[in-house]
Amino acid sequence: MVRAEGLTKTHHGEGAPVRAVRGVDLCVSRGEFVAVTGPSGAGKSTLLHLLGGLQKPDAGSIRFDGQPLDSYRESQWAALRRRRIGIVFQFFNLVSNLTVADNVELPALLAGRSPKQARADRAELLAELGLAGKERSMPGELSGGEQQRVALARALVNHPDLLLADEPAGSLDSKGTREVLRLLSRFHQRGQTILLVTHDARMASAADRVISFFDGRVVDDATLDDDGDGRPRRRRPGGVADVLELKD
Ligand SMILES: Nc1ncnc2c1ncn2[C@@H]1O[C@H](COP(=O)(O)OP(=O)(O)OP(=O)(O)O)[C@@H](O)[C@H]1O
Repeated sequence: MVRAEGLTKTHHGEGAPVRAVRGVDLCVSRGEFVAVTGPSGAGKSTLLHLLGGLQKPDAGSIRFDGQPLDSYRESQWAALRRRRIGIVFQFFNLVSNLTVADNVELPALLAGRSPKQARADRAELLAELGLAGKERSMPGELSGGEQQRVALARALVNHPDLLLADEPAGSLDSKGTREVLRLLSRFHQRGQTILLVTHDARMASAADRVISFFDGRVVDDATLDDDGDGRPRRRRPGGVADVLELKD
């Protein structure tokens, strides 16, 4: 469904430029649950932002169902992103002066769906996520775990092809973490394609494929084997030891 080739991104901030993503090739198939894991600063969030169209790569290409993203006009790409990609962030990023219901309905309305349809999908998702009765609450009145469930409902309201999750339990306690994991697994079992960025091994182990990222590169890519021996099947050999040998 998503194919990235030679993805490269350098950040130009206050100090020296940071080469956050260095020539990454990556393919995510429909229905996969992929975790991207690695140490802080490895470039995981930058990769997710590139795949979600929140940042533009300096080089390389991303195809969505075979169509290169740079072939879309900006407005077409924004519309595609709204309909087909849902994103959840570590700090929820809810609109603080909108109710829970409005936060969830907003992306549906922006995607051109009718208010009736937006309301129906919002009601179904909030019920599914255990938030029925919280529709009129403001985000600040909810616990962190509840806010993340609202953010999940908002990301899923347009039935996206791809759900991107950037450290979705990063600011939650262990109960909230378990809850997010359970929900991601449940949506995956129903066919949702998920790419999860996390440095938490417990979160990563919920995925059926784990990509290890180090210093802007993929150093390992392992899928849970389906031949029943329980051992991971590696798509590429590797490990951090290998990448230490790599030259810039
Ligand atoms: N907007 C930015 N401007 C400058 N440098 C940035 C910017 N965003 C990220 N970086 C730098 O790029 C590198 C990769 O950052 P990124 O957030 O992608 O890593 P990460 O693996 O997600 O880390 P973490 O797990 O700590 O969130 C880091 O060195 C970071 O400081």
